[in-house]
Amino acid sequence: MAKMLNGNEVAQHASRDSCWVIVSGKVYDVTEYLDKHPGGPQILLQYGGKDATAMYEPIHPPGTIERSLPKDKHLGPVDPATVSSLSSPQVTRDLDKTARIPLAHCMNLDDVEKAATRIIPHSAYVYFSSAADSLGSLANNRQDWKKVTLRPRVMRNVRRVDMTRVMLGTKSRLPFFIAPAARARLVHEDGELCLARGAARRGIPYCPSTYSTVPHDELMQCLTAEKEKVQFRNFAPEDGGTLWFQLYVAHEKERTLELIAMARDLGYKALVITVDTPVVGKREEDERYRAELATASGDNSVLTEWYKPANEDDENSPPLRGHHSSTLNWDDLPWIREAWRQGRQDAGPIAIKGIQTAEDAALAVHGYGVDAIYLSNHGGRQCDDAPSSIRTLLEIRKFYPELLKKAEVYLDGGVRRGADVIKALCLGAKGVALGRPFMYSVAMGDEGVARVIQLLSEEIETTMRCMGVTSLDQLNPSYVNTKLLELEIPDRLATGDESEYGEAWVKGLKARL
Ligand code: HEM
Ligand SMILES: Cc1cc2nc3c(=O)[nH]c(=O)nc-3n(C[C@H](O)[C@H](O)[C@H](O)COP(=O)(O)O)c2cc1C
Repeated sequence: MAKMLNGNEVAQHASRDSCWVIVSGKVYDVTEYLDKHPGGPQILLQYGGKDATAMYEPIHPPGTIERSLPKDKHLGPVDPATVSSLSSPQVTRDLDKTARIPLAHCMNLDDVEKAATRIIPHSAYVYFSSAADSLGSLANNRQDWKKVTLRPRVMRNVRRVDMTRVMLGTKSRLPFFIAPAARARLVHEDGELCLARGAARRGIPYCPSTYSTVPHDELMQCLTAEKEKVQFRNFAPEDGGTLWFQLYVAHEKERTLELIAMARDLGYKALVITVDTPVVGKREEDERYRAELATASGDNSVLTEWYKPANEDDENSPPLRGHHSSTLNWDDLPWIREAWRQGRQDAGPIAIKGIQTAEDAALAVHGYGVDAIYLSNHGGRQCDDAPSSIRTLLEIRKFYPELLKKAEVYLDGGVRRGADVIKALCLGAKGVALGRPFMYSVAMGDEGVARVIQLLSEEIETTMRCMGVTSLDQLNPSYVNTKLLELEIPDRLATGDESEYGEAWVKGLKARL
């Protein structure tokens, strides 16, 4: 058994030459890991010689240390009596924390966000709210919903409405699901469990992130246990609350295969592959916050040391901000699909998340036969000035309308109102997803999550009645006016080679399929 270390000894190792950290009562030597750490070396140096548990736990998925640090860097337990509770550097900026807002006073999803920002730690607010560069795509996400208007029909009997939808093979009570977003434990100790319970109780899908801070097996156990307590009319036991697995393709193929096998064996019903993150976007609020933390602890290396690639001479070393695979390309799809299906006919569907153009939608569906495409710019967190997903959907309708019959289309980004959901469905989306509203709702635990689902559900129901429809299948493009946004859609696809993705190209592909 490893010998018990003394906190005073650990405290000596707080420099680049030797850096140890304490996590959950155990000491780790991270000296050689400093430049490989996706969160950067500075944060590790700030916690060098100290207990980093409170900072570490809500950020890292379980098993991160076990997977990433060689065994000989696990130095052993530390005597808790010898570890002083050193305060970690704090940075706070003036959020409006004047008064708490009770959940019962939240009448829409923006209210829930406002209520959450009054109670969550600043670090969580920064992580949830941040977006890339000039916040261009973040702005597009909200503005473009308003450029599409509804065309309500009147004088119809709308006493009863049906909001159910089959999405990726499972019947859902509502036409939306919980988008993947990591680190829910930043705001609630149950973290992602609140979302799994909400999905089970309200009968909708939840797609946890690869980086869920609650292990994926616990999420599945939680969902299964909760589902046993609810029964929805006209729903089979396998319908209602469902888990899909969001996959970030890792640098190492082995790790990706391991994740896929885990999700399949645990009974996750669909594989959602995120493809818009060859690098993590330049999220300036995140980076500013980390710089402020560093400066607060006397580390001024931000101007000289930060964001250097780990090893410029090694071509296998990840590029700047390269947390996930930066080599992922269309030719990887077959092995990913094979790993998911394992030769089984009944394996769940595969969706590609992060499609932002009509060309890539066509490639995914016509070229690679994916079951579903998920239009998303990652909540504006990746490429600055990327299109909103409703714009990409209009582009698809214009250039490749047949895609909508061949594959299921989902989208997310700035969806905050029932009317937004209805607009997307009118234009052919099968369902929509929400990221931030659910993350903020977790700050208020199970009740917060239930409130978001309830508010959105009520808005969809009311909008349907006002529109004169009683079932989602009745929605079609005649219920929306898209003229304003259409004006901004290109007349033709300028791909360099005009024929490359044009009709002839699709026809050629179709002939070969
Ligand atoms: C001891 C071994 C550690 C390992 C193996 C490790 C590993 C990782 C990994 C794999 C990520 C990427 C996860 C993601 O993108 O969601 C990450 C991110 C991060 N880590 Fe660690 N970590 C360690 C210790 C720590 C400690 C002690 C702290 C702070 C006290 C820390 C702070 C962070 C932060 C702030 C990020 C987020 C970076 C971002 O948002 O871009 N890590 N770490
Ligand atoms: C805090 C946060 C964490 C996220 N983490 C992930 C993730 O782990 N995997 C992923 O595919 N997308 C992730 N996303 C993107 C969401 O899945 C989704 O595309 C986006 O939040 C939708 O925009 P919205 O927040 O305006 O609803 C994250 C988004 C946020 C805000």
